[in-house]
Amino acid sequence: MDTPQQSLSRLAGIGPQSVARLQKLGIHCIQDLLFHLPHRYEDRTRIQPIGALAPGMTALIVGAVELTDVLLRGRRSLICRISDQTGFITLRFFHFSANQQTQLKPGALLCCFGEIRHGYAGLEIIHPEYKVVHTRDNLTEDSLTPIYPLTEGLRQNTVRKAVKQALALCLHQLTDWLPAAILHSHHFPTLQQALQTLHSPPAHQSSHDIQQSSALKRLVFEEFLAHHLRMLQGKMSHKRWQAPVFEVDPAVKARFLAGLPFQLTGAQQRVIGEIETDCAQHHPMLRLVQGDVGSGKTVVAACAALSALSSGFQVAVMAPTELLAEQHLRNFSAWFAGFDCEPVFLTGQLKGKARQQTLQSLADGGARIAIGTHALFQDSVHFANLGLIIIDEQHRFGVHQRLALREKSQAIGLRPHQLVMTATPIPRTLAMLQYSDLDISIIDELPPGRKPVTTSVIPSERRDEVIDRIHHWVGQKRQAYWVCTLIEESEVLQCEAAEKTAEYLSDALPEIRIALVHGRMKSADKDAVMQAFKNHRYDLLVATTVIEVGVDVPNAGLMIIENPERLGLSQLHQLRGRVGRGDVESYCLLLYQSPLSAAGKQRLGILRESNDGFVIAEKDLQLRGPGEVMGTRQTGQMQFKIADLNRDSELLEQIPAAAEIIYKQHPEAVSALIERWIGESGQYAEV
Ligand SMILES: Nc1ncnc2c1ncn2[C@@H]1O[C@H](COP(=O)(O)OP(=O)(O)OP(=O)(O)O)[C@@H](O)[C@H]1O
Repeated sequence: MDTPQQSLSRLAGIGPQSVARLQKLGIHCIQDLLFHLPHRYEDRTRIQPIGALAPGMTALIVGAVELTDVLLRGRRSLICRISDQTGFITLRFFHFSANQQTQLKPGALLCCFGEIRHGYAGLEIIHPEYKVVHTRDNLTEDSLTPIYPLTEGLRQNTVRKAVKQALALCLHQLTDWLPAAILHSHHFPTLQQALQTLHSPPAHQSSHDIQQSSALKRLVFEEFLAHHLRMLQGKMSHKRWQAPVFEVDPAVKARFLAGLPFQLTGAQQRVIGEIETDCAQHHPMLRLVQGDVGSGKTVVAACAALSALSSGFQVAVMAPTELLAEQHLRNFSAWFAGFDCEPVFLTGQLKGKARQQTLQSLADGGARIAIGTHALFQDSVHFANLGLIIIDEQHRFGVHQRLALREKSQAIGLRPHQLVMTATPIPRTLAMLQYSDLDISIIDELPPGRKPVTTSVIPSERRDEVIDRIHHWVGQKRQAYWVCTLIEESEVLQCEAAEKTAEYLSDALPEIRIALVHGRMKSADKDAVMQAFKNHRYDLLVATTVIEVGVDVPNAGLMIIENPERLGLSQLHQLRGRVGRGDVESYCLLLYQSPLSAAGKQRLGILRESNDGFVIAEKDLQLRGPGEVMGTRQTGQMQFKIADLNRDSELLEQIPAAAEIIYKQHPEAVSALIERWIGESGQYAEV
């Protein structure tokens, strides 16, 4: 009996060459072919009257040749005018043979298919598909003609014929893993109906209708579901590991909190509670803390670290940049000063003996807290008893880096708890797809006394006014940032731009102490400049986007961002989050390059209107679409076979509930769906 898993060579017309070409498209068996959906359709189900044609239409027409001629003026071409009772149209061929010229003789009846466009003398079709016919009968198809994605050497007709056979042989054998209740509540067709419809849609439907059809939505739903289930499966398998159990000593915690220069907000306390509850279990925590810029994530991380430390385990804190790692080092060193656990610092810059000593102290357990960059997960780093991993700014690390660090506590046979912190609020719908392997906590409250940053959108012609404003501001003993952005990812160009701007500003503001920081400076120099700025030895810091994260100078309350139109809204919000960290008024001036498009104005307007990162992220999502927003994240980028985030994101809302039903009531469907849509190994390593 034929099965969906059977080789493609079973199909008539599919020889070894076609098999190899189909494999390039990821099609290895008959089932794969059934899930290889057309990316568009052509309507050859009816013959259009020539008089009803309009530019942009793709149409099947039948007409008699009136005249054929070779034009020598302009680009040499063969033209052929055909007509029916309703009108005429020109067919134009730039490549043609003598044979073609004779074939298209006046009086011949042609059946043509192609895209209609405006030509020199009315409507025309360039290089139509055509054949000479004798009658107008039997020229149409019963259903829309599918156009499949191809690879070099593979022909539409080969795929069409193969799919037709596959449908006949194996469609009825595919298992529909969506339970009837889900099909019913979403008004979805069965898997068989959906695939049949998409491979040969009924006549009189447009490609647009099919994009919106319940047949396609059903399959997209299934694909989203498979990805969600894959992440849930990862989470469940992670939870099966044993983890160290933390016990928080109330006296130690009270002493720690008393040493802080502020009181925790309600949201901070709640999130710390959630973390402590997780870490008191025998199974590893996997939690994402989302907090808006300046919401105080660092101290939440420090409290988590305290639970690990007071339970006798080591902590690793990993940041995406040295600047941010250094800032964490300063904070942790200050907060843990009386706790006998001086953090060690590990970045790629640390070399030689100092590095050896650091590695040794982590391996023998002498060092209790390690703070650093991705250097922390290099093979040479071993921990004596790592109990907690804190990763800041999740989206900059790949999932794999996250996993590598986790392996580092194999020595004690336990899996460490993981806390991931991000300042980039992720819209709920996207979080569902991207982070369903993590539990999520949200710090939705800013420390008291924070005033919203007043944001203005200013054209660069008014640069002089902005410079006056800096002059006045610095006169009040306050500090400011000037951020240079460039669209190119090139750090060299960014640094050059920042250097030029710093020179220009030094000329314009000779009385002001200006410092420069950019990504190509040595880390020690960068650190020295930042530290000096923090100590108010400079008034104005000219910087590239390196200051996006990690900079915390409450006295700096004015930020100018040059060419803000080149950055995403979330990135701008991050940058702006460097000001407004104290309790005095602060300002952000978005100095754009004119002319700015209406869409650009609208985007920057959102920042002027809102200071809430979650609102901004949602608006960004609405404006740019989920495809773009997800595309900019480096982690968990998913390759969908048929889903299109921009078209289908409204389905995402319903995925978690469906996933839960399947997980609980139809566990056998979980792996089957994952295998069908993601492949056996899945896209993600085991989480
Ligand atoms: N409860 C609080 N009350 C007052 N100040 C606080 C509180 N919590 C944190 N802070 C201070 O707020 C500032 C911002 O905190 P932190 O740097 O942890 O923010 P963050 O959430 O990491 O923000 P970002 O992502 O923008 O770096 C710091 O100066 C910190 O000391």
